[in-house]
Amino acid sequence: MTTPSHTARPRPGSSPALQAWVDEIAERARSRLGTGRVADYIPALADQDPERFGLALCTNDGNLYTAGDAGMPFSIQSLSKVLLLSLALRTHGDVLWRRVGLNPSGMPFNSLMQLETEGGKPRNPFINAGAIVVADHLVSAFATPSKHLQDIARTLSGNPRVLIDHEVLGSEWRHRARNAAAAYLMKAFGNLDNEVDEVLETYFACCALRMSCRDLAVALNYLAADGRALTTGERFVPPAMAQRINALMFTSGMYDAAGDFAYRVGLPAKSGVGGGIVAIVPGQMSICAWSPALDASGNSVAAQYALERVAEGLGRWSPGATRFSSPPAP
Ligand SMILES: NC(=O)CC[C@H](N)C(=O)O
Repeated sequence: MTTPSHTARPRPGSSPALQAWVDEIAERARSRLGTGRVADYIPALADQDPERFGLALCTNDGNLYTAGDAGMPFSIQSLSKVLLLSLALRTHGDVLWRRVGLNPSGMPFNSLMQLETEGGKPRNPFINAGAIVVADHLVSAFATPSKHLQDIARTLSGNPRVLIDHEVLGSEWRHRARNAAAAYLMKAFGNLDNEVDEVLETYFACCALRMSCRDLAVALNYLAADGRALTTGERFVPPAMAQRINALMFTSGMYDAAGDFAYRVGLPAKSGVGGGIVAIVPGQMSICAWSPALDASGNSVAAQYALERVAEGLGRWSPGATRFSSPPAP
């Protein structure tokens, strides 16, 4: 991306009705704190405070509505898979799909079973194996791919303090057995061009980026805005590409619970084991909810709850609305 022109810098939201709604949802989501478990298979994530909750909603005209711990950076983990995919599609285009599939896996994000039976081609770019193949493309294209992704995350979020957390990176590296198994299996099938260690390091570094709900809602707003980045005003990806990334998020962004989430929320979304979930309302807004405690599929309990409440209220939203609220909880 080139010099930012800052056409629509995010600013505190101008609609009191929308801010009140975001506050109300955050308040209600706190009732879900205490359910679920913080991810501990990556030891550096185990000491996250399960009582944290943040919510940020960024409208396409650059109004930002936040509540709770929306400004607190957390480990973005699998949310990075959206940025990795966007970047790989920019550099490689549709040839990427020769080596990664487009269908939901119906399996946990770190499962190895289908990889063996399906010739080392991962089902989609949002499970670990798929993102490792995407990372392989970036290792081929850039001298320092994770630094490049960090720079892009900084530009898209407008926050120069976004960085890779080396403690998390080291922790993922030390506990890499399952991801390494997937990578070696794909290497054996001829589906990795570069050395396994180099690809894994890139993949882990991207997972270890630290960003806040605010950063993520702003950075991923391009998916709600036909590919146009909010902070620069430039097209980050073409409109058709944004549409396809949203489609993949809808079908595969929530791991093996993608169908449940689509049924309950009905928005393209991507989650990470750091407890963040980003959801997109195409043409309108991007939303990030975060709370570290996860359900059995690896999706944040309170963040899912908040996004359900957001989805319920969306039909009532219009830019000029003066009153706005979600229906009472079932
Ligand atoms: N679902 C996730 O967020 C998983 C990402 C994590 N870094 C892993 O490789 O397992």
